[in-house]
Amino acid sequence: MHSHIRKLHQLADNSSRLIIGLMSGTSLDGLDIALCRITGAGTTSRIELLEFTTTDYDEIYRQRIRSVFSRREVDLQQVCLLNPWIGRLHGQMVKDALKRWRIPAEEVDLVASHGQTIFHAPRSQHGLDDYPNGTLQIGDGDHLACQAGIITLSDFRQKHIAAGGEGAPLAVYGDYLIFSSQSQNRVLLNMGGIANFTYLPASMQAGEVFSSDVGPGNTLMDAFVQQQFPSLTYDRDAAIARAGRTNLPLLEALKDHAFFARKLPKTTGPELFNLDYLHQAQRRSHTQALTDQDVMATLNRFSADTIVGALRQCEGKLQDYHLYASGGGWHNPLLMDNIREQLPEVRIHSTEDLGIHPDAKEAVLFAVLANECVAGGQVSFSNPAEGIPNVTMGKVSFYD
Ligand SMILES: Nc1ncnc2c1ncn2[C@@H]1O[C@H](COP(=O)(O)OP(=O)(O)OP(=O)(O)O)[C@@H](O)[C@H]1O
Ligand SMILES: CC(=O)N[C@H]1[C@@H]2OC[C@@H](O2)[C@@H](O)[C@@H]1O[C@H](C)C(=O)O
Repeated sequence: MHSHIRKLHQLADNSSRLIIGLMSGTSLDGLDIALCRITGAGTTSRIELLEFTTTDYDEIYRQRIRSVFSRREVDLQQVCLLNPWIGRLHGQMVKDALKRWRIPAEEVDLVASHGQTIFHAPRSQHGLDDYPNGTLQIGDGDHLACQAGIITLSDFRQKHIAAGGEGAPLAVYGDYLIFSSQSQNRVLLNMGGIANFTYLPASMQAGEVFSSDVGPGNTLMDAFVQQQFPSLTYDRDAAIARAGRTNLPLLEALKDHAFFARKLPKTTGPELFNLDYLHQAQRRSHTQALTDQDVMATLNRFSADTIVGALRQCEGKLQDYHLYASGGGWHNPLLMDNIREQLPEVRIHSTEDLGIHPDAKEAVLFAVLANECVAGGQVSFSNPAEGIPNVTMGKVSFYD
């Protein structure tokens, strides 16, 4: 038996594993790095978040990714070169974080890397019947493993598609294993660039669990701020949006898209929700001359309304639930106010109340998926009727 397989076998046999989960999301803000001790697997998983940091990306990273991000026509050489370049950069960021935490790389069993999504193409968006759903994350796991010196699992979304899903949201697997509660019905709402939620019934019945993207979280607000205020990457504390007023004709035009009428589950991305989407809505509503503040206030309200609208769309299936928010949108006070105002009957918390920092949740998810790939399988979780296939996910990269 090759020593690599023996090591993997040993990891799987251990009662717990030290796993670093990595998430680099559509906001291009930075690499989320979560060091987790995971004991057991499946529904007996116990997660302890030991360390968490977000290593901010510099302008070089953002410019290089933006040149190939959510674009139909790109420089294929640039994509070819970014794949190893991101893998090595993420590997170095892991090493730097471990150094700061004074943890030797040898003590870490696995890295679970999401990579960087550069294009997401569910059939509902590409419309080509003779093609499957598609999604592409770069930041190659072999390069990351060699740079970090740690066995790395990566490219999780492909197996989800291979098994009939759209490659997202994957949060549902981790949400079910970590956050299910027999005392509460729960909605786990993640507001990153794109907003998505998972419903977890107190019954713990997998057949009642469902999950979906619902529309833009921060992505449209970020894109507009970055265009109009080049020194900014986002509307910190909603200062710009708070200085404006929602424009109802623009809001209605933004909401007027087939995506919102589509049944759940569904997925999307900045391939749809981008500045062209905003400009088309402004043309249709003759609101091109609005102030930047009014546009930001309207985009903020658009994200809130589409999130609440998706929850209302599922009212028959959502019973008296607690909502636990995560992702950067939790830090946007106006977005949270706009949501709370429309959901007065819902108790709204952050995942901090469940022991997981709201910024760390997605990175922790990938650590859980890696743990399932290596040590899981005893208790399968799936709900094929809701586009949640029963699969293990992740490709394994050894470092030598
Ligand atoms: N203090 C704040 N005020 C307003 N918005 C904030 C604040 N802090 C973070 N955000 C928002 O959160 C975003 C980052 O969120 P997050 O890291 O969850 O996104 P992501 O993981 O890249 O997205 P996705 O989950 O779609 O891949 C920022 O770009 C910004 O829009
Ligand atoms: C293709 C892709 O990267 N999708 C992301 C994005 O960011 C939020 C939402 O859209 C979600 O569907 C997904 O990430 C989270 C981690 C998920 O898979 O659950």
